[in-house]
Amino acid sequence: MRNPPVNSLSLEFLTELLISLEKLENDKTFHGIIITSDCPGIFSAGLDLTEMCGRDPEHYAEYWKAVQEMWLRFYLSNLVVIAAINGVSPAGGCLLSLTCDYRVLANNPKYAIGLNETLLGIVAPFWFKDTLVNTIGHRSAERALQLGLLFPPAEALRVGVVDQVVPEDQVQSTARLVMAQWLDIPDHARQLTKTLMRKPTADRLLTERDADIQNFVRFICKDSIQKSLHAYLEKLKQKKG
Ligand SMILES: CC/C=C\C/C=C\C/C=C\CC/C=C/CC(=O)SCCNC(=O)CCNC(=O)[C@H](O)C(C)(C)COP(=O)(O)OP(=O)(O)OC[C@H]1O[C@@H](n2cnc3c(N)ncnc32)[C@H](O)[C@@H]1OP(=O)(O)O
Repeated sequence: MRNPPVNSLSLEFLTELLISLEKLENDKTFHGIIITSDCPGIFSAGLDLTEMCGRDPEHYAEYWKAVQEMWLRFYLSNLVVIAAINGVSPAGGCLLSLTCDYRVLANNPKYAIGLNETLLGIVAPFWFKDTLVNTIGHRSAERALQLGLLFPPAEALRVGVVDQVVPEDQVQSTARLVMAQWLDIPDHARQLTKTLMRKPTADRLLTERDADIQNFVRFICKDSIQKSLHAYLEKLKQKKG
């Protein structure tokens, strides 16, 4: 991913990601992809806050549809998808990595990962929650979501948000080793098993997709939510000085 400075998932970047995924899926010589970041120290800052602030309801609806599409397409991809997480990965960045089949995280105490939405005064939607529950179990997910926990590497491994923590200079090579192991499995059997495991979760969003968009638009348009998001963005900007 190369969307400097922080790989935020803007509408444009989400569209590019989806086009890239589709191209790779349609090219039958590809069987797996590794998602990693070209922005030093940042895997992805998550959803682009500027897409959710000070825009009109039509824009929010279009943006949310793209976020849903990203999740559905990556979560259900027939390719083996591995996240080589070489930086901090909050909220939507964590969600993207949770859609993958396997997560390798660099062992750097600055690289926290988690769904921290509550810290911004917003609520992780049910499909973010379901993806986390499917990964780390109900109790750990409940605690992580309510507290908006961002896990440093050792904690992330302990709770199961990531599958492996390795020295920073070994993230890519480890992801490639893991990929080789996954590609050794007969592809049709692996793909069907993935679908079996994930389809019920994806179906829940597919059947409630329009209602979910309406919910998001209603929620994000609230004055109190807009104020929280503006304040959070301002805090990020002021951090610099
Ligand atoms: C009852 C309700 C029922 C249902 C609910 C219905 C719907 C649900 C509603 C809402 C859900 C919405 C879900 C959202 C999920 C998300 O992903 S929200 C985004 C969360 N992301 C973050 O909290 C990360 C914020 N960023 C940071 O912490 C830091 O920037 C980071 C550690 C990533 C990097 O730090 P650093 O290297 O120091 O860089 P800067 O902080 O200086 O940032 C550089 C510039 O980038 C801008 N920026 C950072 N993050 C974002 C972002 N996510 N979006 C847009 N822009 C971002 C930052 O402002 C700087 O800009 P500047 O250079 O100052 O112009």
